[in-house]
Amino acid sequence: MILKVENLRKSYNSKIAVNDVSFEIEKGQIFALLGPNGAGKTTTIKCILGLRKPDSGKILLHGSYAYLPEEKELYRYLTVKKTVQITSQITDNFSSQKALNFLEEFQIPLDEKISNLSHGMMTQTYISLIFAQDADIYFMDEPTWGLDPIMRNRILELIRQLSYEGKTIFYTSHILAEVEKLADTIAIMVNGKIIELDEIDNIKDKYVVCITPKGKNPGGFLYKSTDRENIYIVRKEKAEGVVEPATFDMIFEAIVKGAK
Ligand SMILES: Nc1ncnc2c1ncn2[C@@H]1O[C@H](COP(=O)(O)OP(=O)(O)OP(=O)(O)O)[C@@H](O)[C@H]1O
Repeated sequence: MILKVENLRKSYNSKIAVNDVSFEIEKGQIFALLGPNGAGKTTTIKCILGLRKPDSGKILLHGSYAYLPEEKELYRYLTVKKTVQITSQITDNFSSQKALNFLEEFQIPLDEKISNLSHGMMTQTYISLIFAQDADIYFMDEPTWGLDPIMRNRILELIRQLSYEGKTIFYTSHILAEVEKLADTIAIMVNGKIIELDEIDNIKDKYVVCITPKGKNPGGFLYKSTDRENIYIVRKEKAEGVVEPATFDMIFEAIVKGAK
């Protein structure tokens, strides 16, 4: 186990952002924290890394980490090259050569000022700095946000590569297709709580679509309602009425709607 979070709670004034969250991540795992806007994903990461003070709970993090924040902002007045130089001076286990290789691959002009880069290019620059670090666990808060589909796929490939090298990945996303392709374990977070946590195949295997007449609730998450029927996503063992297989998209949507 490389990371263990136990009964983590964090509020901002009266808003409960993280509400009794517990999970464990094994070394080499790709763990995705998935949830709608405001679910508490960023706050969870920030508590783990000591950037927010939890109200209560226990966090055990074994090993070194690299962190790609949600706001991928770099010092605007520096050039890309200078940014790499400064990062190498202040970051442990950082390879400037690796960073320069990624920047070349992503076609980021080294002599350009950060302020002149597009949003996506700045993200690519930040990602290059993170991938150039040698860490045990990589925390990436929405690593592919704002990137084009080709670049998104490349980033996912690089994340997978890291896991082949025995590294652990903790990332957040709201892009289901990405998570489905990449993650070993998924935690679905809604309103500060983890509603589902399992391997993706197990999640898909656990739930079915259940079409029942109005007024009957088989005890699952309501997915859709028509004049005559309700469509629920329910755990297999509770299924009744007309039963069909559920896709991961349907399961996620129903859990998010049902938990609100
Ligand atoms: N610094 C803060 N002060 C007050 N409230 C905050 C602060 N940061 C987050 N929150 C609130 O805590 C809740 C969880 O926010 P958080 O950023 O952790 O969610 P998230 O799942 O990362 O969302 P998103 O996917 O939109 O980035 C939200 O209701 C948010 O408004």
